[in-house]
Amino acid sequence: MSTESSLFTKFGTIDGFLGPKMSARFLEFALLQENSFAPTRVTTSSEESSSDRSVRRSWHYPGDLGEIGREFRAAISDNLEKCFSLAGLMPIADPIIECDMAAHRDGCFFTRHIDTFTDETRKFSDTDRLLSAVYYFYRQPSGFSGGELAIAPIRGDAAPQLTAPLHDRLVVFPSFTPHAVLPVSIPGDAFSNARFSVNCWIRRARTR
Ligand SMILES: O=C(O)CCC(=O)C(=O)O
Ligand SMILES: [Fe+2]
Repeated sequence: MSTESSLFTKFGTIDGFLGPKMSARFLEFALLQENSFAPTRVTTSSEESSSDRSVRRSWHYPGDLGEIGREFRAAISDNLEKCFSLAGLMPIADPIIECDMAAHRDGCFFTRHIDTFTDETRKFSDTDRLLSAVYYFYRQPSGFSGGELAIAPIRGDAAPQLTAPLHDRLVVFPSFTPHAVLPVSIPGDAFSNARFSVNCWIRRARTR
């Protein structure tokens, strides 16, 4: 048994991140695009894109988020210093903001992982992920249960710290923080009851 105390990275939330009007537009967009959502794939050491359903089960919107994507990136840019500070990281110059819209439906989950590319997966990208930000939105009242973000310690064996995926909440953490999405339960599995999110990564271009 470890005698060392566990150590967590800093992480934090911003509630009411986009406000009622913009969060309603995100929900409207997601519901209109139901037929475009596709199973999410993961990057492994051997493949840039693979689908291992024991690691991750979720859906994502593969298209361009267009105007709402621009508005989301603008909201992140406006809050960048705060986001870096909540995650205990130094802000960087010239951040690149990557966004992906996801839907967690009945039975979806994501096992413990880090978002940072490792030595084995860095070869697939010429930028590095530093800060992870996840924005949650869904129909009120919530039609799902579970789906908490579980942040694990970077040292020690303490139980993960859970963040509820509340509507219009942004959660930020360093991309090297181990984290998981706990299983989502949606009786009847209506798409309109999904736990929607925009996954966002602040990336830095690599100089070496
Ligand atoms: O949906 C979440 O709460 C986190 C998703 C996640 O960890 C990821 O997409 O890398
Ligand atoms: Fe992640």
